[in-house]
Amino acid sequence: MTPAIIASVETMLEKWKGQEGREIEVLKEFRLLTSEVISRTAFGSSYLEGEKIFAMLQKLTIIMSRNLFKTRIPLISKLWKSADLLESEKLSKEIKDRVMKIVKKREDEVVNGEVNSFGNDFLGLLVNAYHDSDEKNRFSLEDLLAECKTFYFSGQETVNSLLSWIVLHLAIHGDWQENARREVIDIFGNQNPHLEGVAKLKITTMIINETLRLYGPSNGLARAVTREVQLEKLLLPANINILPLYIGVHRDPHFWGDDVHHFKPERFAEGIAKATNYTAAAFLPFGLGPRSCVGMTFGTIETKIVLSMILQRYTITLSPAYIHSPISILSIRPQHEIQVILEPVHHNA
Ligand code: HEM
Repeated sequence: MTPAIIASVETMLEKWKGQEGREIEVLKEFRLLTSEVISRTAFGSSYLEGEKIFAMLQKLTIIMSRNLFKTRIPLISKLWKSADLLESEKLSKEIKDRVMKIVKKREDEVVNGEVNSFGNDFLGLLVNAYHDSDEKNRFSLEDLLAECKTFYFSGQETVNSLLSWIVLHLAIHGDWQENARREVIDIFGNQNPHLEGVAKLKITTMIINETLRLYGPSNGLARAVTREVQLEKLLLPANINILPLYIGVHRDPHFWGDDVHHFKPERFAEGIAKATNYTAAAFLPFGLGPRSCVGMTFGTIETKIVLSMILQRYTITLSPAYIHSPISILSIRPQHEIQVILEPVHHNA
């Protein structure tokens, strides 16, 4: 996993050479990077193969978030379909066809004797489950497709958005940027990051946690209420869907104090438990309970490696072009993107 992440970051950094002193829009850069990482690590392919899928998922996300809070009348879609519904059905079909092509390619490699297993990356495990000889354990085609779509989306858009918000905060808070760089250089020098060192990145972890608190990529915790539940004064009837927003707890002064809206990574200096005063549900950027994020460790390691490799090479300042306007399109995104200026770091490690 680490070599694949490092190789993808190196491709990005190679492109950045010669851009020093010029404005770079990082959301777009990190979108390509995180797409490449998830394509390589989970699907054993390059970004180019997944490019169309990412673009279509992107469009589907926008349509979904536009319609998230619209009331649907049961069965009406059998008689009449809105333009959004028609478009999303078309996109879903195209995504399905493209994912099937990637799956078929993996199957053909085994059938043609080029390799002797479906592989042990994420796609390989899914294709194995799809071919399981035991019918009880076998994955259906729908399961396989749904898992691929979830992974493409969750593995990419989240880390992309987190990295972009972190870079924004480091550009604004030069002291934290310098602290993080010093830590990275102390641990890795000029060398590429390694897992042992990644585990020692304390300041970077504090910065990541504080960014997740203020601008965590996920909006809220979608849940179906299956039976009537009383939550203090609130009575939730059965058979409704709810979306408690993380922003409610992540920016509640009751848990975080009057400086709740300020970027203060020092809150996390003694860990998450201490920062939340031992209230686990006050900080839940990766969800909570049995359906919490399966990619948490992966996403965090990826974020640390990318940041380390950038901080080793560049100082980051905010471009005057930046306009602060976060919007919610399933995840919290910078509406007008994030423009920064990079300058080479000179150090003797
Ligand atoms: C900073 C990065 C990430 C954040 C903030 C994040 C956040 C979340 C959240 C809030 C959920 C819903 C949890 C719940 O309903 O309780 C979730 C689910 C999920 N995430 Fe992540 N995620 C991140 C990165 C990743 C990555 C890199 C992957 C894959 C490699 C991934 C794969 C998934 C999957 C498959 C689920 C669905 C789990 C299930 O339904 O059982 N996530 N994530």
